[in-house]
Amino acid sequence: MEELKKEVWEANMLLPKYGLVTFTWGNVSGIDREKGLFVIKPSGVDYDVMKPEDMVVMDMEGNRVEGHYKPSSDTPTHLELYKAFPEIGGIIHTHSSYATSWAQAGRSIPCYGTTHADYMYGDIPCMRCLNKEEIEEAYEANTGHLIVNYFKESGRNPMDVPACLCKNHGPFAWGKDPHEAVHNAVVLEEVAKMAYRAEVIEPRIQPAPQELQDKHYYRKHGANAYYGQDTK
Ligand SMILES: O=C(CO)[C@@H](O)[C@H](O)COP(=O)(O)O
Repeated sequence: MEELKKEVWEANMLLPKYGLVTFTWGNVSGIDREKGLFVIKPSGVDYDVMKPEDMVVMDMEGNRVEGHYKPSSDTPTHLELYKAFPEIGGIIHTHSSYATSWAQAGRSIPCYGTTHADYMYGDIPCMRCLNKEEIEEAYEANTGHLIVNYFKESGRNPMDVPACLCKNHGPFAWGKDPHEAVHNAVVLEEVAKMAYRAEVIEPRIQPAPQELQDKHYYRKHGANAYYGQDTK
């Protein structure tokens, strides 16, 4: 697990490097599916002093099996996504300002151009805010359930749109490994910024033509992309 701890630590170090977080916000994890264990950032530890050996090792029941710090507060959300989607190898949560602004507004990010289409097929969905019971019962786990249920009910492939927004909270992104998850979080923030500015420039803006979205996504990802019925 030392190798995975180092990989997850390196991925977490990219959050401040790419300006995706301030202070101790956000977190990245990575999973070893053969061992049935995943590694996540420790809760509340400053990135400036964080070391690979500070990473926390968790099992698939949510128990800490190794580590001298508490695991990230968002660990239950990561766990639900790992359990539901076996193709996911790394997950990131940030408070990057443009994506978080769309999340706070409760809006999905439409695909307005090829930069978006190259990475995310269709709109980047925003999950509803959890209700009082869900918040009080288990906010982070229920956030994970909400994301999982969205993809299962919509039929959208989470690897075709490897990110989502959680209303009144912020973005989650994922990938085949922790570094790809970080890459997708950086793309998400850039796409969120471009989309906001495009709407300011032209409030009547419409999503990019479907054939342009298809061309760009298929060119990059092949024909496994599925475009769910829920997207306009
Ligand atoms: O979303 C939140 C808090 O709103 C968390 O992601 C914090 O931003 C980071 O918490 P830890 O990973 O340090 O527990």
